[in-house]
Amino acid sequence: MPEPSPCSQVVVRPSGPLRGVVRAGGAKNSALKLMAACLLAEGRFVLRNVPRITDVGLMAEVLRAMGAEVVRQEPSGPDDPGDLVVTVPAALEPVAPMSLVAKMRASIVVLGPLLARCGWAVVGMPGGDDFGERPIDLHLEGLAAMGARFETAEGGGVAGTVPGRRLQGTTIRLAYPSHTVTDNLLMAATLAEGTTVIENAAREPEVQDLAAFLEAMGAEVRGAGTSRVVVRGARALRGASHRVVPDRVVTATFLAAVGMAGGEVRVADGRLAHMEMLVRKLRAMGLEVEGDAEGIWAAGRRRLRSVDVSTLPYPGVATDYKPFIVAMLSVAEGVGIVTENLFSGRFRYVEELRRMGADVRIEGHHAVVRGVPRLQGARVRATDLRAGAALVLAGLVAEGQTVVLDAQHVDRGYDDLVGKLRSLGAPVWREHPEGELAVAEAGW
Ligand SMILES: CC(=O)N[C@H]1[C@@H](OP(=O)(O)OP(=O)(O)OC[C@H]2O[C@@H](n3ccc(=O)[nH]c3=O)[C@H](O)[C@@H]2O)O[C@H](CO)[C@@H](O)[C@@H]1O
Ligand SMILES: C=C(OP(=O)(O)O)C(=O)O
Repeated sequence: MPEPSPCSQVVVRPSGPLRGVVRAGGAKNSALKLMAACLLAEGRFVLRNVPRITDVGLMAEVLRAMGAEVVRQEPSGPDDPGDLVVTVPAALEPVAPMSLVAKMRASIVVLGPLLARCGWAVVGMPGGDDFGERPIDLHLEGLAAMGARFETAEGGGVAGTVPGRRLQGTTIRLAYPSHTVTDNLLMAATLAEGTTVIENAAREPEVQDLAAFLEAMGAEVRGAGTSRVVVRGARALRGASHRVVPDRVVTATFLAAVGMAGGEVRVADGRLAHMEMLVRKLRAMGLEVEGDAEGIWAAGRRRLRSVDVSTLPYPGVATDYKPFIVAMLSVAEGVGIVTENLFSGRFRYVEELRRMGADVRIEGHHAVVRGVPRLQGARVRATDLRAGAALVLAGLVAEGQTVVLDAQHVDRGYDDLVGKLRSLGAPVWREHPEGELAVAEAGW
């Protein structure tokens, strides 16, 4: 797999109103878990609508390192990224290489499936976006309650074993409804002996998507999408096919873009039911948003009004939307307060927005944003995935030229963000000063 260019950048000029139809594509935060779920069974898996993003490329490498084959099929048309076909052998090497795992938070979700299938596993400490401490204690506690034992692995990370080889179903009450902890335990429970009950489970749509895939593999899961998930363990599962749920964070990115630049845009695969709290806030800001069975339509006809927003676990306003919310508020009328309740350090991009003339003050886990009529173009740095996307949006409403450096972060979670924004009329393009291609553009 080619490495993404370390110094790729996005150049943005002031945009007129955006117009057109765009697709969000499949959700990163589901696709990565579905890929990990393939490890639960020997067989052939076909995953549709898997976005071409670097995290998918990394997860493919993780699976390959364990002995699986991962192949991207030719796309059948412009809206099809090409099926991802994963072939998992009878015998796996349940060791996730530290070098790969360190690059991606979601890699921790291989731990549950590996322990359940192989009875042991070694997984490095997961990396991901740098916005504060992201411990894995709840993953380990939950799997330990099912019988796994852990010690520190050579070179860091965790080595887990299951005495007696098979995890045991039990009732686990999560101290916090963590998304990936719920994913990990849900997957582990499908092969455990007896019934597992996960209380205070995460309710994200991607958890439901994972449960649907596991059911297609032969698992018995009830209550996914509620706070109480019940799984009856099976002796073995089988290969299956599944279409990944559309990405609500990518959808939100386009809604924020139309909120800031104005215009009228349809996100053809957007699901309003998956982002109701955010849409309520967007409407309160003055954006017109309507959803139907096929997608989400939004129109921005006037300058946005400020609102206060707090991030919360689903169905609350997701922390992943927050950089777009801060970017919108930075050009809205009035003062808005954004409170971060999940990741205390998720404000690093604010410094970059300030370089563009945004008036944002951080007080503890609150950002106080006083809207200005227009930002100023500047050279800014993407500190993480959503921060990078938010800076691109800010560039649409900035005087002069904005250059977003370290744009490779954006490729972790966006399949051609720049091309999609350009298709809506935004003057935005990608530059690779060293002439290298980013992985997303190279076909992942
Ligand atoms: C790959 C993936 O799906 N990533 C998403 C997932 O991350 P992720 O699942 O890592 O986020 P969590 O829901 O686990 O984290 C939420 C909170 O729980 C804490 N915590 C988590 C695990 C643990 O073992 N101990 C612990 O204390 C975290 O530090 C944080 O304060 O949900 C986040 C919150 O919606 C999103 O921002 C990420 O995009
Ligand atoms: C924070 C995110 O991802 P991850 O958990 O993979 O770091 C995100 O998708 O915004």
